[in-house]
Amino acid sequence: MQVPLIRLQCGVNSYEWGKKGSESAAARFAAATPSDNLSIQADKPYAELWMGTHPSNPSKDLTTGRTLLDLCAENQLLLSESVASKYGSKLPFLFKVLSIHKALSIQAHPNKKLAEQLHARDSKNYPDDNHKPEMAIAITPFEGLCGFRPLGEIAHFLETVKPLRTLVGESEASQFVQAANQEGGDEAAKKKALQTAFGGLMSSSPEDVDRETASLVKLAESEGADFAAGGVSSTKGAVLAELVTRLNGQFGSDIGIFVLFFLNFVTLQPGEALFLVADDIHAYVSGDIVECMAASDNVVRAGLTPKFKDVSTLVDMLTYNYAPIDEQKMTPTEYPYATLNRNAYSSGSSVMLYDPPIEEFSVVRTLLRGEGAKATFDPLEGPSIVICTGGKGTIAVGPTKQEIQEGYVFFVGSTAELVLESAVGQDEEFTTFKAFCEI
Ligand SMILES: NNC(=O)[C@@H](O)[C@H](O)[C@H](O)COP(=O)(O)O
Ligand SMILES: [Zn+2]
Repeated sequence: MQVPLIRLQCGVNSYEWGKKGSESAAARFAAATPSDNLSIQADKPYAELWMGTHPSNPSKDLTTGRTLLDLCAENQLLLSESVASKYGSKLPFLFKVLSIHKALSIQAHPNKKLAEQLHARDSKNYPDDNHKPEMAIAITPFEGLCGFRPLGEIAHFLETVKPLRTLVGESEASQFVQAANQEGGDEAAKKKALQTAFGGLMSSSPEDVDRETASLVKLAESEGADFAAGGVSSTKGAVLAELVTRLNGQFGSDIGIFVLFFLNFVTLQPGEALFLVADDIHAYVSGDIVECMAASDNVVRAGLTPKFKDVSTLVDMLTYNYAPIDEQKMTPTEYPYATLNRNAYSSGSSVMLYDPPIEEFSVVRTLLRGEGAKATFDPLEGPSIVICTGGKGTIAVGPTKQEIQEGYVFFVGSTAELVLESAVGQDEEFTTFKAFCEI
């Protein structure tokens, strides 16, 4: 039976934080595929390209116009028996390209149990009953807020940033600092102190937030590198001062600006990645990324957004794990199930695997340099989606071979032997990302 290679037409979501017009990679990639309902408008934000079977924006077979969701429902072998029997006749993952101009919301994604409860209670704001662990891989330099800082860093800010301490509350702040500075000590008590301090911040009145935001911005503008007593080793004062003024410029007075002092500020270079488990707090700030997640669109938000906020749910649901950001970054490894040809080896091509500790997805980034560099992938017992984010070449499954270039997206059915070959010049790169599930 011929395994299909299906060119997809994918939808793009215009959230307010997206980059505008053709500055948005999500828009450029969507526009690379013919579509009668997409014309890129220069002043419109294009935030997310969705690739997959999620019913909110299902990808379509470019040739027939049928949704991938329907095709998988009709022929579960596209997914493989094992994947279909566990996850039903849809992809277990949702694959995206995000193009971020303004900060995303301060958010977390509920675990499976909480997702079922939220979906049952409020299916409009929580459209899925599924968890949403997610991985981000930088296409361009990326900035994000991810996970709580080491407690000593938060204590430093509570002692040096008066507007922050005022909003948290004097007793909550001093209890927190005492718990944070305790050598060793009870982990549960530290997490409780963190939750109390964070909850104190998040329960601030709009009037207090307005007043303290104005004071915070004034301090950031006047103190520069000395802001927050020069900051901490992971985030210097000048960086914090710039972020405070940038976020204030984007959102005006907003409690989310103060969350900056509680969360790790991380920068990723192209190819670097981070993984967020369910209930991990985060907010992406800038850059273009490939993102892969379990099939869900559940977001609990608490700041930096015009969308529906559910602050009490967010404060209650968080893990209150805290750690230096390097523990949240993911280190890719060489993918062992692909063979490079001589051209690819000699030009320094690479096939790297990003393999988070969950079953629903992994991602492989293939970077083929120069003319005729080729990667041949062992057949997978599961479905894949491939997107080209740079350069051009060909993609083949068995006897079927098609052109592929920046923005093109393909579905590759189960048990296909996939071959990618570059058609770029000597010093150029042909880059693809492949999300897949194999259980
Ligand atoms: N961390 N990234 C994600 O979770 C994306 O997949 C979500 O779709 C975005 O967070 C949605 O952000 P807003 O709700 O518009 O602020
Ligand atoms: Zn998220």
